[in-house]
Amino acid sequence: MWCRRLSHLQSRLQDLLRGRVTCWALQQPNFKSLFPLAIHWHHTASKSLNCVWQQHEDHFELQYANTVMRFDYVWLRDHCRSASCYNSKTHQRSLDTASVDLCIQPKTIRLDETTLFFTWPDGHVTRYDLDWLVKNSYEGQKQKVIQPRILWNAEIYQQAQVPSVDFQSFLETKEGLKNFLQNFLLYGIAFVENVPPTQEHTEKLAERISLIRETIYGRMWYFTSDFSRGDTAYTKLALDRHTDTTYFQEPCGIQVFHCLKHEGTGGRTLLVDGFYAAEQVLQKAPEEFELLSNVPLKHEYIENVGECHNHMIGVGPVLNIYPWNKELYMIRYNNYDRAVINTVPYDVVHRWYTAHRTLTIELRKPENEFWVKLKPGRVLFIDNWRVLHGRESFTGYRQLCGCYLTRDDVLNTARLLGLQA
Ligand SMILES: C[N+](C)(C)CCCC[C@H](N)C(=O)O
Ligand SMILES: O=C(O)CCC(=O)C(=O)O
Ligand SMILES: [Fe+2]
Repeated sequence: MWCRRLSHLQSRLQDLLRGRVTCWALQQPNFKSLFPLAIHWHHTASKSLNCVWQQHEDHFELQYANTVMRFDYVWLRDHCRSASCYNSKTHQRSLDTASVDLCIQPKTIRLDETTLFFTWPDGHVTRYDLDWLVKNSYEGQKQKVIQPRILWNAEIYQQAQVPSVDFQSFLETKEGLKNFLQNFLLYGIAFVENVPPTQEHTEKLAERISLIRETIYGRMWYFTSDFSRGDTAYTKLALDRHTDTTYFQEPCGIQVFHCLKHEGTGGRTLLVDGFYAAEQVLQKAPEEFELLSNVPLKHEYIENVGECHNHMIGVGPVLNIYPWNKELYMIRYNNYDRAVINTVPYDVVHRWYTAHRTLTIELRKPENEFWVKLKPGRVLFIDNWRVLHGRESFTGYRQLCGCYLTRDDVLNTARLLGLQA
């Protein structure tokens, strides 16, 4: 009995998710369904505006600016920008969404110039500017990317001749900072030159664009190959391309590296655009791209060295995409730190390994590798959600300092400077 009821509820839920049932009340036979609304298109008085709209029983349809848009009535009520529903000083909603009848329909709809007026059953009036609707509709959003980027391999990046920004202009001018951030957003890496080779100056740089993300490695970190921590980063060994902190639920957004000293050989830094490689996978094997974006895995950091005891676990797929436009926003790739896979059945796991191989082959193509020797005075910022880094083995004494930044705060700075982020 209990089970039957549950499965009934489940199938109702599925119906609802598929949009088969508009609302529960409409399930009952009623006069509305016997005499459906006469559907006709409303055209605007002025032909040049090129706007037509239709009031359907369960949604509002609008054609404007070459876009066909469909709006749910609860959505239209919920986004009302009237003074009683929305606080325009704080940009916060005052309306209690839970108080909106889920079967709400407007009593009347009227277009005046470029403003649509919805009058609701209780008399409340909501007004929408047509351009606001285009900008904020699902259909309008779907055509746009959240983050414009230039995907690169070594040749594309070198041909682009992306200029580095000078320490002084980065710290003291708005243009310097803006140029730096624009390049960083487009390419996922950027350099600042002529930085005094100290931890304090590196910290100053970081604080110019973001809050520093303190982690188990500290706020600003400073490391050599002394194995003071239980991770191969603290050795002289080569490190294959990877992203850092894959074992956090939210991997660190940005990594800052400043090599303060190196007396020895080797130790070059490797950079690979993970989004360029993922794009190749999407072109060549879309089903593998999809698998890499659907199968969640764990990454893990277990440390028991000296006084340091840590056990971190982060869960998520290798490729993270926005579901509405399939835009890639984060790659989690670290074969050293990938944990035991126990969340995937054997047949899927085999397909996952195949897809992972395809991605790895792309990531390892020599033409995708950009090698650079970090030197005192030249600070490198890496988008750790996009660009993989690695290093060549080295000899001698090498000191690296840097920090992680919170992604939200870097993007915040970029948006305040007028950049799309
Ligand atoms: C950068 N710093 C030396 C502080 C930490 C290095 C962390 C290394 C770790 N395997 C990871 O990939 O996350
Ligand atoms: O030593 C290096 O150049 C980088 C090591 C590394 O991958 C890291 O610290 O995250
Ligand atoms: Fe790393």
